[in-house]
Amino acid sequence: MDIRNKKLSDDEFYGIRKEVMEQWPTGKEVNFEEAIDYHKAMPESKSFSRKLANAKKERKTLIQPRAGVALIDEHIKLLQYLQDKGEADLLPTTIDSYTRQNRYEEAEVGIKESIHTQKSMLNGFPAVNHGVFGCRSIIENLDTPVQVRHGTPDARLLTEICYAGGFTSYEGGGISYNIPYAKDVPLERTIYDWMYVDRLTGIYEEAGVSINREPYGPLTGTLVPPSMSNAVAIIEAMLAAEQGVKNVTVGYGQCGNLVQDVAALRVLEELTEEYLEKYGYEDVTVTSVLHQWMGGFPQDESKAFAVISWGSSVAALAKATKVIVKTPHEAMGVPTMEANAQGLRCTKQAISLLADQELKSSALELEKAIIKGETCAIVDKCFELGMGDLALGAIRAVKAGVLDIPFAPSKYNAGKMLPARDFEGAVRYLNVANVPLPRELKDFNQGKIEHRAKMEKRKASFQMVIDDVYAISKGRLVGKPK
Ligand SMILES: CC[C@H]1O[C@@H](n2cnc3c(N)ncnc32)[C@H](O)[C@@H]1O
Repeated sequence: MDIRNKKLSDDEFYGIRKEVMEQWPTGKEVNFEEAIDYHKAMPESKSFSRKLANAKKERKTLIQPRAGVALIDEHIKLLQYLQDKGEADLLPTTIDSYTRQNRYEEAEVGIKESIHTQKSMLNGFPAVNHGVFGCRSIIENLDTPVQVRHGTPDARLLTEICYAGGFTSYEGGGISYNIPYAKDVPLERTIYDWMYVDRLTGIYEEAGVSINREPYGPLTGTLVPPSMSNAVAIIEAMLAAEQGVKNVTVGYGQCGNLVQDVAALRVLEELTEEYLEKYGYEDVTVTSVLHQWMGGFPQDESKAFAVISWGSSVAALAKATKVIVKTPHEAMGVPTMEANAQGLRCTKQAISLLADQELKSSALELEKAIIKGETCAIVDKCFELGMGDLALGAIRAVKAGVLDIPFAPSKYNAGKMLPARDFEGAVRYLNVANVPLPRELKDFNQGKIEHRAKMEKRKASFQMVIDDVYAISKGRLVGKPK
């Protein structure tokens, strides 16, 4: 398949659409013109894009949970509770794992079992099976804008149904929902399928309905160097802009060192705007999202609240437009609505205490310069590999290990680059492998790792990576030698 980063033509898009709509019976419920009218009849207060744009202007950090259950009435009850008792500024609809794999038959069984047992037998909301009108009943019973959150390599039908169903924001991307989520799906496939998603978003935008897109920032959420996740987010934002997306939220998963995390988020938003501008996408509104700690969580709920507060502080000090909130049930699985609301209120309290403060220091400026230099080196190499075409470049960059996501399940990921924490817990490159860092940045990373080795009286080695992966379960950030 010959991929090019070019806006899909109408013939191409509508040709694909015919096949997409046949993938499940509810595809027949989608009527584009009617959907546009439906969106235009919605109050502006339900527009995700608008709420994010206002928050950016007011330098506010909005709070948003993850949440999704199998049946419509229960999902409405859950989201109303998170809106009213959780004080959520933005709401999600987390999609179940079967739907994410296009296994709608099994999602249907899960719905039936949930009705029978009166318990959610799915780990999220099966939006394709519930269809356009099932989705609309969610939207019509809430006052807050709602976003679709998932992990779907082929999300084309899900997008059609969710957009027609009134959702006004959509997470994911052709790299970020492939490499960390799939074992054996070629990048060409998902980058092309996500061009469809972004082209559909552009068509809604051109019809006067703005829908926000959010590449999935954290990737594997395990020791991903900030410049690596930033590079993927920037690339996906640019691929989306080529298809006509005008409102994008770039994301980052908290890594643990406060200065590095604040620096990473600030650089991410600034660099996304710079690259969009540089490549001629002038009118895109860029916002940012901090994902609270994506690593292992303590079982003890009081300790879990400490982790949630810590992530909230990073979001506030980084002036993130939005923060995705964890819950005190994170170590157990899908949270109860009460626990989910507790995570939200804990986050809101921490953010309001820090709302008038901003982190400023020379260490922050240095970290921003480091992350900016590394991120630009990776993104620019992708352009070079694609001879100016970013889609082609991204595909080649993954093959070459220029884009290399640690601990990713995808067999297409090189998995050669090795990250480890430095003595202060910042994530550094232990072994850059084929990540194209300039000499002085390679040396900077090496110096930080050597400093840790010296302080811990051991050699820099893979053992540090193993220690860092297990550290959290021992309540620590940096994995100290035994
Ligand atoms: C990206 C992984 C994150 O999504 C969270 N998650 C996945 N499904 C749900 C769900 N149905 N409700 C609440 N949180 C959820 C999970 O706890 C983890 O923090």
